[in-house]
Amino acid sequence: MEPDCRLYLITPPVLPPEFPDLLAAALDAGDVACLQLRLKDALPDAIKRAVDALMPIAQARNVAFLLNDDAALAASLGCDGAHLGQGDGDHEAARKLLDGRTLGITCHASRHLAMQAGEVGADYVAFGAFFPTLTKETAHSADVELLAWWSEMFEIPSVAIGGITAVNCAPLVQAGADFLAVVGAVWSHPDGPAAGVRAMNAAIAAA
Ligand SMILES: Cc1ncc(COP(=O)(O)OP(=O)(O)O)c(N)n1
Ligand SMILES: Cc1nc(C(=O)O)sc1CCOP(=O)(O)O
Ligand SMILES: [Mg+2]
Repeated sequence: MEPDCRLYLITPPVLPPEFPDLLAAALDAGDVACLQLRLKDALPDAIKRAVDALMPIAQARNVAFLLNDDAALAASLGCDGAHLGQGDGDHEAARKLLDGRTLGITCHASRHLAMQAGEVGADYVAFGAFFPTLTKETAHSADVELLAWWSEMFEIPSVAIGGITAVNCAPLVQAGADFLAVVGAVWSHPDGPAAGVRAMNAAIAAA
């Protein structure tokens, strides 16, 4: 049986040459619901090469493969979906482009943005940042009450993001987050990404 809350993995900002092997080991280490390819500032050609290399690794393990920022590219490359921020184009147009695929939308710490995302037909809403993060400069700070309110009021799954680790994630799980999205907790784990996935899975299960 799948747990109520699952791990949502996002790629590190820069992919080392051995990344396909690291990814396979991480995904083989435990439960990962989806992988988001997040290569900020990479050109479409480089993104296409990364999709070609990494999507089969994820999909062979039943892990959904989402592309960050670009719904049209996600659809044209055959990705399982896309994650869009508030500045990543027209969400209604993206919903049409991603017909039958997953659309996730960043809602920061805003109930209003989340309800708008729901009206557009988002498959999940993402809230953050819950904790300080070294991965990205963040301008918004979310709290567990927001997650609890959302899960009480709406059926659309929520994703929590921002500085989440095995040590601090329990309140987010208890508040009803459906997914925990992480970069550093897995890719910067001192014992390697596979240990990072195991630690996150164990922390979610124990919450
Ligand atoms: C699951 C998830 N949640 C939030 C984000 C952030 O998206 P965005 O606000 O568009 O910022 P960038 O990721 O584009 O820097 C995300 N990528 N994934
Ligand atoms: C990509 C991203 N978006 C955020 C937001 O708050 O919207 S925080 C973030 C970085 C997440 O990386 P880590 O798990 O290493 O903190
Ligand atoms: Mg974005």
